[in-house]
Amino acid sequence: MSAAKLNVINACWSTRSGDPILKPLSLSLNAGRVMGVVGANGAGKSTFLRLLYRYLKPSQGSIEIDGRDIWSLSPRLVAQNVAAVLQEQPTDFALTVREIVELGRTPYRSILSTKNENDSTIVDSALRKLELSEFAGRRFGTLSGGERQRAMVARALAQEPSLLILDEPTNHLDIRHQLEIIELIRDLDMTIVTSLHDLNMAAGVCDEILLLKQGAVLAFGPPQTVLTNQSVSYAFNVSAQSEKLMPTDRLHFTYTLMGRT
Ligand SMILES: Nc1ncnc2c1ncn2[C@@H]1O[C@H](COP(=O)(O)OP(=O)(O)OP(=O)(O)O)[C@@H](O)[C@H]1O
Repeated sequence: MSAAKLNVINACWSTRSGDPILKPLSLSLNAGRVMGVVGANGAGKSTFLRLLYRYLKPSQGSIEIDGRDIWSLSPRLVAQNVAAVLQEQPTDFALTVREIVELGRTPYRSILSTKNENDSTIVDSALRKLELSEFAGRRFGTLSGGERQRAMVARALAQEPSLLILDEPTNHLDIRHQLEIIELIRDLDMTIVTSLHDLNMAAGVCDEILLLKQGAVLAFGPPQTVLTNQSVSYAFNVSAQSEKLMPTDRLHFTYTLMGRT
């Protein structure tokens, strides 16, 4: 497993009826970097992520992983390189947590082969990282929302991708598990693209931020450059105030509705 370089080249997406949902967008993310995608509801975050994990094909432009257009690769090769943890959970409620995590190994198996020792080691390690070992035998449907979320992250890790896409990964998680997921994200040897609603968390965990508004890029770059009072106020239609927290100099935003104090 190694991290991949991501190139988005003039990619855009429109509905069949021609509504432009995501306007042409270009960016480069170096291997191993963590990019946060932020913006108000409906700004185009999920649409952008869907282009990256090849659920949607760009109407124009392309997405490259290590210089290869993802639409030129076989689905199996894409699945060996890109894993996504989405907000919609699968409906395989009858599977055990271990079976769910084992699904992450599917792209590495041929039709006739069964799981091997290496698969088991990787699955065990993913379960341990997400503190799910004791849940391994439990049916997925009996888990809490946060436990399910962690199981889906474990499945993505078992897939050993070079690009990991996370849609609101801390949704459903309590404070400690939020911190654990964030720490895990920072430690993984993968390139990571994650949508986040919490700008303070995004500023703390991400190397780069993509700020979207109405399907267009407002800014892309390091958090300190992208997340200004002005850009955040404009993107979210609020009055945003930031301060730098000591001793780390981390950005911390507070918000009020426009015209109110
Ligand atoms: N297939 C589609 N057909 C029509 N409109 C769509 C389609 N997919 C997305 N949209 C619209 O495009 C806009 C962007 O949607 P998207 O889900 O990417 O936003 P988002 O930033 O992820 O929002 P949220 O924060 O609410 O999850 C929304 O207005 C949505 O209704």
